[in-house]
Amino acid sequence: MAELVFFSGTMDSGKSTLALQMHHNHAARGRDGVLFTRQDRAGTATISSRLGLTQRAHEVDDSTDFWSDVIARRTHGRPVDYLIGDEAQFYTAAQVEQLARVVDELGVDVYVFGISTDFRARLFPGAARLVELADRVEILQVRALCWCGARATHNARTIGGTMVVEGAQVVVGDVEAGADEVGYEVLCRRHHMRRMTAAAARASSPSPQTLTSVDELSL
Ligand SMILES: Nc1ncnc2c1ncn2[C@@H]1O[C@H](COP(=O)(O)OP(=O)(O)O)[C@@H](O)[C@H]1O
Ligand SMILES: Cc1cn([C@H]2C[C@H](O)[C@@H](COP(=O)(O)O)O2)c(=O)[nH]c1=O
Repeated sequence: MAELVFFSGTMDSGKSTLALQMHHNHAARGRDGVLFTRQDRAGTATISSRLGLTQRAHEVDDSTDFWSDVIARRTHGRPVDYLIGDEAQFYTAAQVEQLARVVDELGVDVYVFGISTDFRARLFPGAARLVELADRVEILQVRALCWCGARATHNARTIGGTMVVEGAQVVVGDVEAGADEVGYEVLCRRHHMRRMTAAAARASSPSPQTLTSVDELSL
């Protein structure tokens, strides 16, 4: 039975890498798939992994209709066995509903990858609809880590290492950012709620060793 699977993880947890690996494995067994993405850091119509893999993909925008897209491909004699979608947090709720229909009525497997929550720890609309509709939500096995060593579960937006909590929901960026650029840092919930990034922790503690003990004692 075809399924809609949402692979969710923080930024930098290996989602794009897994998306490209899954595509490789399915294609190697003769299955026909179509890759989609929306607003990848590396530019339009690209899925990029920090491990160095990149692949062309179809760019999703507000006018994309996944249902019509798959019907059009099949009408033109092109088989579609599965779809892979990266940066799915940026898809609209209506697009997620189209994906569910593609699974249920056309028997196409749909594997989508994305972060669930934004820099304020609020669900993106596309991710919220995926949590509501997916057959399965898979949490990535590779653990992204907070500076304290705990599992990173949240995405912080930073400017010069300082966490910000105001701004647009969508600002494309990376975990490696210049001092004056908008960047991102993954944190555990405790440090996300305390707005304590690695830079803030360094500034308030003389050494990482002391930091860990003080942190554990006082929080
Ligand atoms: N130089 C490196 N050596 C080994 N692994 C790396 C390196 N750089 C990045 N990675 C791995 O790649 C992961 C990020 O992969 P990526 O697919 O770009 O993440 P996502 O799509 O979730 O943002 C990191 O969590 C880490 O495991
Ligand atoms: C938290 C958060 C992230 N984004 C953007 C930043 C990146 O361009 C992508 C996530 O990409 P990744 O492959 O998972 O690293 O999302 C955003 O626009 N708003 C946010 O709040």
